[in-house]
Amino acid sequence: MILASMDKLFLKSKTLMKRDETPDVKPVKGGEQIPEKKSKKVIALPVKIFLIGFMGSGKTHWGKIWAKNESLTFYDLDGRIKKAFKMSITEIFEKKGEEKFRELERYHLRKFESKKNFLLACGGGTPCFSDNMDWMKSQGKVFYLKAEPELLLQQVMHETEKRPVIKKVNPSELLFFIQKKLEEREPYYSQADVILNVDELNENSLSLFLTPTK
Ligand SMILES: Nc1ncnc2c1ncn2[C@@H]1O[C@H](COP(=O)(O)OP(=O)(O)O)[C@@H](O)[C@H]1O
Ligand SMILES: O=C(O)C1=C[C@@H](OP(=O)(O)O)[C@@H](O)[C@H](O)C1
Ligand SMILES: [Mg+2]
Repeated sequence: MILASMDKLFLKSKTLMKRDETPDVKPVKGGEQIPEKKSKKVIALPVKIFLIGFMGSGKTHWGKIWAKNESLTFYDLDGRIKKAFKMSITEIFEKKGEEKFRELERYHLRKFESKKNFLLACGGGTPCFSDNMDWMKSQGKVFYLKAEPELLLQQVMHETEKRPVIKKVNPSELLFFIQKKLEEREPYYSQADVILNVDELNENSLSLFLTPTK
């Protein structure tokens, strides 16, 4: 499997994918249309997929599903940091500070240079610090899961304990906080190679961008 004629595809994909819309580069081999129903895909070229987006956009949720579907190895950057540092993300923030967390995040992200054929669910802040975004784009393809603040609120409101950036925000001000933070981060997120609207995702959303080689 290779990323389907990436140059052309990613030019188009800067805009949001609409429901039922498929990329204008369809899976082709030697100019022939490949049947939609494929047998197990074989990865022929190194593929590095990075999922970015605001907290609660579903990077971890969809990342696991898509990696399984595409036979890619799934990683979660927060998970790697937790495991290596033997502390929860909240504990790292509280005991060592955000600056230390961003240092760890940058360090563990760079460890993916030597890996291939993976899908990495990043943290919400990953592309917004250091030169992480440029680095990810130099390594592979970056997919932004774009969501409205109202949906993000719904998906994080019961999980603020494990998200130190919003943990201490008064629930009545959380929507406003998300709106402002999202606005700040959008210039980074929007540099992604592909922007996907989370309202329109399903288990095949990533697969549309991949094509079998044989
Ligand atoms: N499409 C979805 N359907 C059901 N639950 C979802 C969906 N997307 C996200 N969630 C839930 O919303 C919460 C936040 O999603 P998560 O994947 O952890 O976001 P992120 O990793 O981007 O911060 C989790 O409880 C997750 O299970
Ligand atoms: O947005 C952020 O700055 C953060 C998002 C979190 O990841 P999720 O986006 O998976 O919640 C985690 O990396 C950390 O709490 C900081
Ligand atoms: Mg996550």
